[in-house]
Amino acid sequence: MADKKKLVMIGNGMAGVRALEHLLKLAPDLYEITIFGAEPYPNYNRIMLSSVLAGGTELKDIVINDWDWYSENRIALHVGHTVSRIDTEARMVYSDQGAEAVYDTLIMATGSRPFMLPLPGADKEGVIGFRDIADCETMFEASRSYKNAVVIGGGLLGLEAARGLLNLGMNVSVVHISPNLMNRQLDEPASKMLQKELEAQGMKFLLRKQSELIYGKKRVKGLRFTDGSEVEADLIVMAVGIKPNVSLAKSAGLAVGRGIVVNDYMETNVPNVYAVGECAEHRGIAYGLVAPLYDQGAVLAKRLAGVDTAGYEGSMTSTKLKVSGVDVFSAGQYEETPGTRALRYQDELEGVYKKIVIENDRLVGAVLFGDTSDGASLFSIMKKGESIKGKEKELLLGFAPGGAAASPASRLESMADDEIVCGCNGVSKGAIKDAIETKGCATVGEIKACNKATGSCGGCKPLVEGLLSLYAGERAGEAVKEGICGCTSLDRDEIVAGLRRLEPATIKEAMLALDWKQPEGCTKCRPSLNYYMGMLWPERYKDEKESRFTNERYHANIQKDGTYSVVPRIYGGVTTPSELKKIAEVAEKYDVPLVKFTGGQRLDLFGVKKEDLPGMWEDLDMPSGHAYGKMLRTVKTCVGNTFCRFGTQDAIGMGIRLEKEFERMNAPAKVKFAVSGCPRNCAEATIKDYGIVAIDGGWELHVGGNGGVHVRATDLLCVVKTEDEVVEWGGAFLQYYRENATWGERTSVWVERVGLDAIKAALDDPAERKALHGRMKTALSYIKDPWKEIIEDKELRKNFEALAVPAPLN
Ligand SMILES: Cc1cc2nc3c(=O)[nH]c(=O)nc-3n(C[C@H](O)[C@H](O)[C@H](O)COP(=O)(O)OP(=O)(O)OC[C@H]3O[C@@H](n4cnc5c(N)ncnc54)[C@H](O)[C@@H]3O)c2cc1C
Ligand SMILES: NC(=O)c1ccc[n+]([C@@H]2O[C@H](COP(=O)([O-])OP(=O)(O)OC[C@H]3O[C@@H](n4cnc5c(N)ncnc54)[C@H](O)[C@@H]3O)[C@@H](O)[C@H]2O)c1
Ligand code: SF4
Ligand code: FES
Repeated sequence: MADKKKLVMIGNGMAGVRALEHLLKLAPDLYEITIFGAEPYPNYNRIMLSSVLAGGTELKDIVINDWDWYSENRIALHVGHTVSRIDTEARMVYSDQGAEAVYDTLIMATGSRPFMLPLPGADKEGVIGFRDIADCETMFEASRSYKNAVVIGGGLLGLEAARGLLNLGMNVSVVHISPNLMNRQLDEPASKMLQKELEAQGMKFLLRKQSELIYGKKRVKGLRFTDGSEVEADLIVMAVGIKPNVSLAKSAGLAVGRGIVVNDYMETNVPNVYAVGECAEHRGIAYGLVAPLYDQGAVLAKRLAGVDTAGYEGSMTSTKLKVSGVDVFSAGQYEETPGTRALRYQDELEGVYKKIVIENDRLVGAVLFGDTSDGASLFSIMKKGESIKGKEKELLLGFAPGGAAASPASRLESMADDEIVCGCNGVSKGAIKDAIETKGCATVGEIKACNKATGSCGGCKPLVEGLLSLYAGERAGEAVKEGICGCTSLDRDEIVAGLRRLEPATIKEAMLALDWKQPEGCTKCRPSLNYYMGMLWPERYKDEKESRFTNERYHANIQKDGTYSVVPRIYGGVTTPSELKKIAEVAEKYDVPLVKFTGGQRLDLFGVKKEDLPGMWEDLDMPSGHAYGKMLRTVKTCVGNTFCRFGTQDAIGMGIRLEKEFERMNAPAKVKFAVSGCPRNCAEATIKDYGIVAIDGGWELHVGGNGGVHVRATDLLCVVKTEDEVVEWGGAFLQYYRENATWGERTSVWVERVGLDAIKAALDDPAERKALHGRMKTALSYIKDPWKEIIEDKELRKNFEALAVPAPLN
């Protein structure tokens, strides 16, 4: 440990962390690694932000390396820390949060930021770029309160943002400076076809428009153009290109052009300082796509591991538009210039357009619209730079619908092994074939776990699925079926059925019995198995703490600065003066910097050190509020008929009873309840997992609501008369959910998936309902309050002495 070299990386983004992944494979013990990342998250897939915005993916699903990965690789991670100074003489870096680190080797991996047009009014509320999770969250929030969105820039990013905003229900206008959308990737015919398609989807375009100023008071109201016209806007997203983050490098004396200038080994002009990713400028180019950045990372890793390598020589790039529902591909030179010739194919009926550009008998560019299945092959031919003399038409038409090589299977079969299938990750057809035939991969997920193909933009998934069908042989039928993760081809129901049949005692045994491909499992399957086994055998299964996420292991929510937040349970949101005094005293004793009311009517004590947690819980002498786990969180109540003149029932009493009944309940995902004392519904019960609304002479029971990113109103399950029935139906509904939902699936998603009718049918029979509620009671009887357990157990308390590891993204 003592003689390890100190490697510091500034930037926790896609390019830098990919380089470290390579390095850790080549030389796992050579460096003691420290990473500073300005964003408060682990390394995530920025590319997928477009899918998150469009609603196809959850934020938690785009994490590439979760917090456990950093601790498993003994990487010291400072998230939420922006490095503000580098002293290259003393080899020190300093963060804005007061952290510092000494280095032998420094990697600059600071990426880019959006270029913001310096328009008057650009500092108004509601004017943003589209680069990170925070921008996504701003867009989600804006879509809840406002209607009109304007995206400036009709390039890849602008169109992907516009599609997402349309999906969020906003009116979307795209302002573009040129007459043609994606003018840096498409020629005019393709661009016009794209425009027509997106207009049909509801997008409006303002082309040839030069923005002049943004007006409005505090918040943006609209955008004015130099021709005097205007467009109304409650939200403006600027997507007019990116600027590498170089100011830190510049102030440290590194040579900087558009990016940080590097040679073929990613070395800057300062010894032992390297740059990789969008912040780097190599042979005059700063790239803005991951494929070249990953190539750079591979070279850098070899250099740092002391492995012989050829230098990085620059990359040819190709792009695909995502999430728009339109297939668009572009590579290389997309317009003819003197000395080039072009071949075109256009089918307006099918909406297909193809063009290849040829120079000196070599393919130098391609544009595909409507059918991009030949993109990988054409790009591969372009990269090889071989002569295509005599094969030009075959290249264009042979792959066209109805052409000679039109069958997808024969096309895939005829692909050379060294052709790249996954451009983002540089994975060839041969590597995928090898993963299927030699390593036994049978699903897309397994291939991703094996060589990362499909792991970035996902654009190559159809090709990978095609290769699976072609080479998985007897397994072909099940080949395209996705397992719950890359470690298994089994889905949720098959796993639960297998567990019931084989009855393994531990997760390890379960993986062995169910033929897991990766013996250690991953951060998706381990917690799933832990949940399913706990659900099946509450009386004998021993919960495996190491298979839970950090928050659930420490029974508190980790914050971006590494401290924790503590939420004691306050039943039904009702407290007493003495309880409040106690909380205040504890907050003072432990120097809690922030005490906040939560949205669920409780008090949250922020900024608590990990080592203070057990002491604090002891002093509070209150049960855990489970604000951190896949468990029952809060039961929000209105004042009900106790004080409110509209109240028809005792909402507070009902809420407290439910909370006492179901607290500590483990579930596939977090669960929230609310009880309103009349249909005015002040407790917002109709956006909860289990929402109860009092009516004259009874209660309406609502299920499957959600107030988060994907807001969903509840479905009415039934109407009952008594409090006992509210408890029994609730217990039965939740137990049915526990027994049937996939781990990680909220009730809102589950109810939609299985349908309310199926749930009603399962709960309708009184005997079955009682049995379900009975199984719930049995499960609850085995779970203790976790804070109490830790306070009373010296061994468990010891876990709180170690260094804190931050929590996963959720
Ligand atoms: C919405 C969207 C969709 C995209 N889609 C695609 C696509 O489909 N295909 C494709 O190839 N590319 C796509 N890209 C581009 C791709 O995401 C980037 O090329 C890639 O993320 C760049 O990686 P990087 O590591 O260089 O930079 P980043 O991923 O930006 O990482 C840099 C990190 O460094 C941090 N940082 C900066 N300065 C400091 C400092 N001083 N101290 C500490 N931390 C610092 C930043 O906060 C950031 O987290 C897309 C980008 C966006 C925004
Ligand atoms: N699918 C993908 O591969 C994908 C998706 C999103 C982002 N990205 C990458 O992210 C980066 C940023 O994307 P981007 O689209 O912002 O950059 P870009 O440079 O590709 O496109 C910007 C567009 O904005 C237009 N523009 C410039 N000034 C303007 C103005 N004043 N008014 C209106 N339009 C103006 C330009 O003509 C250009 O078409 C790029 O590196 C891109 O490759 C890639
Ligand atoms: S929901 Fe009805 S009972 Fe409850 S506070 Fe509102 S008005 Fe009063
Ligand atoms: S091409 Fe982007 S993940 Fe494969």
